Amino acid sequence: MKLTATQYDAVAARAECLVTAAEMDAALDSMAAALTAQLADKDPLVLCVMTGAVIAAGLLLPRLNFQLRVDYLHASRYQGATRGGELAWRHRPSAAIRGEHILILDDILDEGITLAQVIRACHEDGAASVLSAVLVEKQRPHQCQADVVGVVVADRYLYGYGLDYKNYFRNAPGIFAVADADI
Ligand SMILES: O=P(O)(O)OC[C@H]1O[C@H](OP(=O)(O)OP(=O)(O)O)[C@H](O)[C@@H]1O
Ligand SMILES: Nc1nc2[nH]cnc2c(=O)[nH]1
Repeated sequence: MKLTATQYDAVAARAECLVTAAEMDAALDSMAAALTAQLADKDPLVLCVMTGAVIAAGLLLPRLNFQLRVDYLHASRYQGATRGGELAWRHRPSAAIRGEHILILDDILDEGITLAQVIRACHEDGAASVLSAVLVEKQRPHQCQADVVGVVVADRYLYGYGLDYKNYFRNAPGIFAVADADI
C-alpha cells in the first residue's frame, strides 16, 4: 500500500532520530576495520541480504579495500509489516556458497530469526566459514549473535539505512524510531 505525501510527512515528523548519519559513518568505519582484520586474506564471498542490506552494502563495500566478491540472497519475514512471520526464501544462491568464506551482510539483528536461518543455510550449502555483520542490533534477546555490529539501539520499530516502514524510508539518512501511534 502506498503512503500519501501527507501520511509520509506525518510519520517522519513523529519519528525520533536515534542514530545520526555522522554516527553511522563512524560505525561503518569501525565495522570495516573489524571485517578487514578478519577477512582481508580470505577472498570472501559477501552475501547481501536483500532488500534491507542494500544500503549497508553500498556504504560498507567501498570501505573494504581487499579482494572479495559480492552476491545476494533474498529472505524476508516482515514484508512491509512491523511484526515478523515465517522466513520466506526468494533467492538462495546454494551453488555459489560451496567452499567459500561467506560474509553475511544485513541491516538489522532483531529477534535473530533471519540471521540464524541464513547462517544455517550457508553451512548446509557447504560454506568453508561464515561470518555475519549487521548495521544495527536491537537491545533485546536474539536467536543468534552477529560477529560484527555497527550500532546497538533500543528495542523499537526502526527505519532508515535500509530499514523500511511500510516499504518506505529505507533511504532515510539516520536510524529513526517510528512513533507508537504509527505502529
Ligand atoms: O532478526 P529478525 O527479527 O529476523 O529481523 C531481521 C530481518 O528483518 C528485516 O528483513 P525483512 O524481513 O523486513 O525484509 P527486508 O530486508 O526486505 O526489509 C531485516 O532486513 C532482517 O533481515
Ligand atoms: N524496518 C524494520 N525492519 C525490521 N526487521 C526487524 N526489526 C525491524 C525494524 O525495527 N525495522
